[in-house]
Amino acid sequence: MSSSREPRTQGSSGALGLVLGHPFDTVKVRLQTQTTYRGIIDCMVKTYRHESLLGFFKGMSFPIASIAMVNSVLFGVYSNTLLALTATSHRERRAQPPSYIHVFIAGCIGGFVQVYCLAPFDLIKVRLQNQTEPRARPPGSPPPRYRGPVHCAVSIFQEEGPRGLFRGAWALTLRDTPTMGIYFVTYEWLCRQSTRDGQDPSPARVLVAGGFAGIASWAVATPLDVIKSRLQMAGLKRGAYRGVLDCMSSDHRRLTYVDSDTKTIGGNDTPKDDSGLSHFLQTRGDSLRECDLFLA
Ligand SMILES: CN(C)C(=N)NCCC[C@H](N)C(=O)O
Repeated sequence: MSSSREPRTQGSSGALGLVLGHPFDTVKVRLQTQTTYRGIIDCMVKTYRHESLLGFFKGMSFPIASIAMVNSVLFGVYSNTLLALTATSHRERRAQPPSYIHVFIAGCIGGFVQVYCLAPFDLIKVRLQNQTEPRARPPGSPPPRYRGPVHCAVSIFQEEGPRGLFRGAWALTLRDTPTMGIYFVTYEWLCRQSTRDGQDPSPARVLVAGGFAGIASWAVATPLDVIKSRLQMAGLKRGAYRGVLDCMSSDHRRLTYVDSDTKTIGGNDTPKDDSGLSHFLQTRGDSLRECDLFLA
């Protein structure tokens, strides 16, 4: 898991996985944060009709640019923590495998540290994924709130301050600290089960073990991933949620989002037509700035 070549390998395989997985990630993020979709298929159909295939790839550039760095931090911290805990190098570890508790602790620390590299990139990704404007905008339609990842980063910095770039970081920490521990323990266990003592696992086994470790860790990570995405979408100043616990216990439907297809607002008090919508926007004022993100 931790030879000197690994961060680079992890970076390029991570980037490939990211391109393949990003369309699904976009659907996941939209379902987590918007109330207007009836389910996965509805979200896919609406996204394709309204934004074409490119809609599924919104917000992908920063994650691609940062994945190598984020993975280097994760695997570097994991490997060095394991080294400190077990006093064995990567080579010695095959003959003298570390205990699962050491693997878990090193994974948790790796997950904890990588959050602070990942958080701003993940925030920008989520905000851009939630912009549902079509590629070719009809003349006169309002521009999207963020023109791209750099504009998004600068706008968040200006509107919400440096802390704004770390919005949702607490939930991300709670999501990634234990689940990266689970990831590495599952990975190690599967490699050890499928490999003779003292031997390195074959590339195919590494792939399968990594895949199952990903499934196990994401199964546990998903509830906090929902909270993280909702906190990231709620701007720091508007105080839609007071924190992780408040977000967990709040009814998400009280937040209002504009559906870009129907121009109606998702939520409990949804106006049904355009005049209802503009009246609603006028009367709700600042609390509805969030809707900018979803207006086509
Ligand atoms: C199992 N877990 C929680 C993880 N693998 N965490 C790191 C994932 C980082 C990735 N770019 C994402 O947020 O999708």
